[in-house]
This record gives sequence, structure tokens and C-alpha cells, in this order.
Amino acid sequence: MADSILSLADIVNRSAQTIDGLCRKHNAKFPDPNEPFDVHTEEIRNNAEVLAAAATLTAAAEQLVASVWLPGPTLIHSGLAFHVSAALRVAITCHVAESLREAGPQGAHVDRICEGMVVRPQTLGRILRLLSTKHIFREVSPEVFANNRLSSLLDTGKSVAELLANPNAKYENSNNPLPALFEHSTDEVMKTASYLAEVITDPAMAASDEPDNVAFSIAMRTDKDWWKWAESPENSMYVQRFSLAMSAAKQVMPEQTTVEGFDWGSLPKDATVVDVGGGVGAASLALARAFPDLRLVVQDRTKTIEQAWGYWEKHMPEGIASGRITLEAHDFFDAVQPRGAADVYLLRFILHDWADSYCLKILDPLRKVAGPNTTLIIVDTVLPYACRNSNDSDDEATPLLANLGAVNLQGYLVDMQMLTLLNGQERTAEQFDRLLLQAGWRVERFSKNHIVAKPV
Ligand SMILES: C[S@@+](CC[C@H](N)C(=O)[O-])C[C@H]1O[C@@H](n2cnc3c(N)ncnc32)[C@H](O)[C@@H]1O
Repeated sequence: MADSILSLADIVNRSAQTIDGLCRKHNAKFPDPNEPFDVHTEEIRNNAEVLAAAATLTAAAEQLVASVWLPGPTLIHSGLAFHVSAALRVAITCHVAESLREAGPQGAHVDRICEGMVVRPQTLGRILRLLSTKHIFREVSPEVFANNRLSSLLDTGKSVAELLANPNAKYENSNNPLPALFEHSTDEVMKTASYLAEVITDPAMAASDEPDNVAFSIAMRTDKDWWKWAESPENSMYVQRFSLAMSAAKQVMPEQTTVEGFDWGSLPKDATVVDVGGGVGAASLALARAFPDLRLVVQDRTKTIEQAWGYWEKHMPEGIASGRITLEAHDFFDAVQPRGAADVYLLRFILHDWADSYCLKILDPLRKVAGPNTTLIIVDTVLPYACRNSNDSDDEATPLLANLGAVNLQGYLVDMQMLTLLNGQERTAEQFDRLLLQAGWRVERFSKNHIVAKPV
């Protein structure tokens, strides 16, 4: 057997022993995959040392499977993976996780899960068996399914009776935004992704940076870009779901990371931070709470700023009343930045929505008015290469993929989402360096997905 395979198996084994040792040290039980998700039993997995060992184990185990299992079936699994996505959407629309929560640990027969719904038991049973094979749900006995840790994340917390009475309100007043994220991903995002090959082999579409000339345009039969499409009243169902989906996505990088991602305390008293495309101002709110001396300007599209008034009225009315917080409708493609030379321009999850040519249009007005001490802070995922490069200082002897494969897959999947929905992209550090230099900004440092730049 190849040394690399033995070495991967050894990494899996040693990482598992590390986790076991840490669990004993902290007198904790590692979360049982067959029990529903619960923040208390998850605590040990979030311990930094346990998380690091779990990441190494996951990267090694996934690479081991790809190295050992038959190449044909391995590829077929990737080629047909969309069936798992489609099945996941069915489980959500048929309220299976809620039904199985009500059934308890012994589970429920598929006949019972289907009660009150159009779906046929023999069909849903096949769909749940596929998901159980992917460790989402458990088939506890033939045709009887129960929730497990993964499937319980699909539970909105509502009763099945309530959901059947009003299925369109599934996400209203739910504390769990994950089902909305998965339904958004497995509906319009999945349909959109299926046109990627057509788009990148069509000479006109392939050469286009336009956000209204993408796979999404074909899938949703629209000539509007995502932003204008989302503002159309007939798409309000998608937009509500998307807003909730984004609150789930934000859990991965909460506003607090921006409070910690830069030394805001080093700015002069009363420094002005312009949150360009700041949404309703969630990151600005976190900054305003942590640094009472900052003056914050939240700029976004007119419709978003209309919502922002209610948001600030609820969370920090005194900030608006004192003039410390300014809400401003402003199109970031306008040639003039109305705030002039600010101390900081913050672009949080903005550039990944756009192709380079559009990013330059956003960055140019900021560079024109920037003073010598102005700081530009970009918050976006910085994607590593899948190979080692000359800047890497880590262990070259490890057989693991340089980006840890499965552990960091999400960034590359979101990159595809940006490409197909918006003509946007997640970028590598080198791509950020080049783009920002072209716009007249020099990167000073990269730190935890916060890119700090100064005028050239
Ligand atoms: C991915 S969201 C990021 C929001 C916010 N920065 C955050 O971190 O939560 C992108 C934001 O860009 C805004 N946006 C899109 N096009 C815009 C434009 N032309 N001018 C100003 N804002 C725009 C959207 O309304 C949205 O709030």
C-alpha cells in the first residue's frame, strides 16, 4: 500500500486518540451522532484543541476515502450528488425533521410521516433512505425513520399541525434559520448551478462580467440581476427565505469577527467609518456598541436603508438621535463618494458579489477621496490554493491537501454560488493583492478574512 495512504490512516487514528484524550481531560462526552443536535452536548466539539484535531481527522478521512475507494463509483457519487440536494429539499418541504421530533427517538413509520400530505409514503421512504445513507436521518427499522444530529438541524421548532395549516409561513418566527438556507440552496441556487457549463462555453456569456448575464438569468428566466430581481414584489417569497438564509450564513462569520478583526481602538476619537453596502447596518451596530467614540455611516440601496431605519430604531435609537449613526441611501457605483475622506471604508461581503471590473468601479470613488491616513477594510473569505505555494511555512511532509479539503470546502462552494448567481467571486490573497493594487490600494495585512489596505 502507498505510504501516503498508511500515513493518512495514521493521521485519522492519532487525531481520534487526541480527541478522546481531550474529552477525558474535560470530563465530556463527544457528541453522539444519533442524538439530536443540542448546544450543550456540542460544547466539547467547539473546544479549540478538539476542533483542530477534528479538522485534521476530517481532512485525512475524506482524502483516505478518495484514495482507497473505487475510482468509478467515487466519481459517480460526485456526478449524482445533486440527488442528495434534491432529497434534502423534499425533507424540508415535507417537514420530516419536525415530524420525527414529535415521534421521539423510536422514530415514525413513513406512512405516518406522510399523513396530511400529498407525497406518497413509498416515494418519501426512498428519499429518506438516500438521506439516511448520507447520515442525514436514521432508518431505525424498515420504513421507520428517526432524527439524528444532522437531520435535527432541519427542524424549525414548529409543530407539524402548524406547518401543515400554513406551509408558506414555515420560516416566520422560527429561531432556526438553517432550513431556509438549505431550501434556498437546493431550490434557486441548485437550478442555477445546473447551467454553469452552458454559460462558460457560450462565447458572449463567458466573456461577460455583467450580473444580469449569468446562469441565474437562464434558470430563473429573467433579464434582471439578482438585486433587481429580489426587489420585484412577485419574488418576495424567495427574498424572505434568502434574508433568513443569510442570517444562517452569518453565523459562520458573525459581526463580532469584524469588531475583533481590526484594532478599531487605534483610530482617533470621533473617527468616521463608512460601511459601504452595509445592509441594515448589523456590523456597524456591533462596532457602535463596542466603540462608543466611532461615528458610523451606513450606506446601501434605497430600499435597504428604508429597512435600516426600523433596525436602528429597535436596536440603538440613541445612536440616530445623537447623529453618531448616519443612514444614507447611496449607490456604490456612483462616481462620487458623498462622505469624502473617511478614516475607514468598510466593505464587508461586498467585493465577493462582483467581478473585478465592477469591484474597480466600487473602489475607485473611495480611492479618489481617500486621505493619506484612510484605511480600507475588506471582509471576505480569502481562499487558499488547493496546493502549497511559496508563501506557505507549514509542514510540507504531510500528505494532506494543502487547504485541508473537506474542512474548507464551503468557501469553494460559495465561490461557485457567487459565479453562477452574480458573476461574483471569492478570491485568493494574490487576487486581492492584484485587484486592490489596480484600484490604488496596497494590502498591509490579511488577518482572519479581514484585509487591511492603505492608499498607494
Ligand atoms: C452580501 S450583502 C453584505 C451586507 C453587509 N455589508 C454585511 O456584511 O452584512 C451585500 C450588500 O450590498 C448591497 N448592494 C448591492 N448593490 C448595491 C449598490 N449598487 N449600491 C449600494 N449597495 C448595494 C446590498 O443591498 C447588500 O446589503
